[in-house]
Amino acid sequence: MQRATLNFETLLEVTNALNSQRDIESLWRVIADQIQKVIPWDRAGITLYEPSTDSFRFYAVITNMATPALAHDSVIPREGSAVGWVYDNRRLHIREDLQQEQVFLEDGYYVREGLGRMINLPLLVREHCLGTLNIGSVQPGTPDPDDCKFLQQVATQIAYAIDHVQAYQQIKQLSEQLRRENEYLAAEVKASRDLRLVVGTSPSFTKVVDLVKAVAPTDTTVLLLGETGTGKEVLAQALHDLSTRCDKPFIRVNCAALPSGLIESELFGHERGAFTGAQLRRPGRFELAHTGTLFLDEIGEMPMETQAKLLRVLQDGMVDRIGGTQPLAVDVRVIAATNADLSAAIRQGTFRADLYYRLHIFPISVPPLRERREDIPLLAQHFLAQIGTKLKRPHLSFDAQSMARLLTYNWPGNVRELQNVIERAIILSHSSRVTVEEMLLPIAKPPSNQHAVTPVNLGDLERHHITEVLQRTKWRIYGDQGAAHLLGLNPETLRSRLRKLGIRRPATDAPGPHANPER
Ligand SMILES: Nc1ncnc2c1ncn2[C@@H]1O[C@H](COP(=O)(O)OP(=O)(O)OP(=O)(O)O)[C@@H](O)[C@H]1O
Repeated sequence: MQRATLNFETLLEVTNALNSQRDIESLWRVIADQIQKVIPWDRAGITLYEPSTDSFRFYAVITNMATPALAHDSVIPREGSAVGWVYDNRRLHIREDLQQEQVFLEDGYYVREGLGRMINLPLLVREHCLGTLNIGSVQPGTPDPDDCKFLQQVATQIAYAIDHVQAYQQIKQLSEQLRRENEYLAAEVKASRDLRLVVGTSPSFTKVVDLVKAVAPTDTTVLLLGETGTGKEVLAQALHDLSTRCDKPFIRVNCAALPSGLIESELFGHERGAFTGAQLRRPGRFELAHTGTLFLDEIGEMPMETQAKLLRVLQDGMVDRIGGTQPLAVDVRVIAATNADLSAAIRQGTFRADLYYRLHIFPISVPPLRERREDIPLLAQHFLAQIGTKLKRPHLSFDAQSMARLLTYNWPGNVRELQNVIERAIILSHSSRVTVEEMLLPIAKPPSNQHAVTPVNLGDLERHHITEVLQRTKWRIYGDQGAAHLLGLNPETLRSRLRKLGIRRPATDAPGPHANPER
């Protein structure tokens, strides 16, 4: 067969093989055998350039040599290597007699393998070099220029096939990543849609809102401190909504809800193959929050090792994916929250002092509900309307005793507990008048001295207390079992107080056996 015909036919075989659906690595034996027909080799391989490490990975290697030095998955830097030279110059390079002269990093290995000649060709796709095709033989000497042309054509076919595989893998990976990001964001939007309203007009809560408004437009890290359920997350969301990042993602991480083995990959992401089960590259929440805000809830629960990594991100804005080689720059505003005493955690050695000072730039303390009782009526009305809408029970209202009950309860679970109590009360009330029964406040106690009451005003407190006592006596005022006696008041004084405070027995309060109205 004529040489030109052989070259042409072989090239066709190679192209056909590459057009099959399989990956190049598994086809490499077929392709290398075809090349052998034109230009005999003792070592045939492909290297691919990896920009993140500026090096080449030996991707497919077949060698007849007894002691192969550079095998599959070996890595060689661009600087100083022959493959690096080919990559930089975008043209082929031939070493005709390796035993005589060793110029590049690989040459020493090849000589040890026993090779005499090496031809390296660039894998070019539209001027972009993906790596190299490497054909070595024991026999030294100048190759036929036609064979070199043939090899260059084979290299081009291989380059396009690799390019297609890489593009396909990238699209698959990107669409998977987008799907995950979408899922996550959709869930977050759904969860936060109802959190946008911040309710409260008490002086202590107004101070908090003022601080939020002041710090929101800056990029300053904010630390929200306060008991559980006081509204730290609502305020974090408001901070984001009031910031210049408002149309960018608000990503939330609950450090207490994630198992310690998972938290780092959740925060910083991981590369494919970084650990068992990491089949795909996955972005961390820092990456998802890029240009937006990351809310680190329950920061006090973060494991110490993760704290060290978080500190690095806060210090230089660089994230290290697990298994990654190149740090990624991220632009993220951090808001952290905790109900723990971080100073005590530092003393106990469970929280890093340096991280504490990084986070403690702009602390905001959210007061517990028992210290801002003035907000209870507003919050209660807000939840009544909100939950009523959710449960398809519009136009609800509280009866008088219910609000009084809500005002004096101690609210260990704060706003969240108030919300839950109201939801239960709505479910249990069968009319539009909602009654908050005593039993819905299971550990209701009058506020202890330790948590001093900040009443709405004295009148409200008095009204509430008198109403409570009247309910207990079934609205009886006179006698040993009457409200006046229990309150230590003259019955007439009590009657005039009732008029002054506008206290009337509600119509729904059915008279009991002793219920001679007010007697
Ligand atoms: N000022 C507020 N206005 C309206 N709703 C509020 C307010 N404060 C709290 N809530 C509601 O109370 C519930 C608890 O609030 P949130 O989750 O923000 O508290 P938290 O302090 O972050 O709690 P934790 O410390 O347990 O994470 C939420 O459903 C929230 O919508």
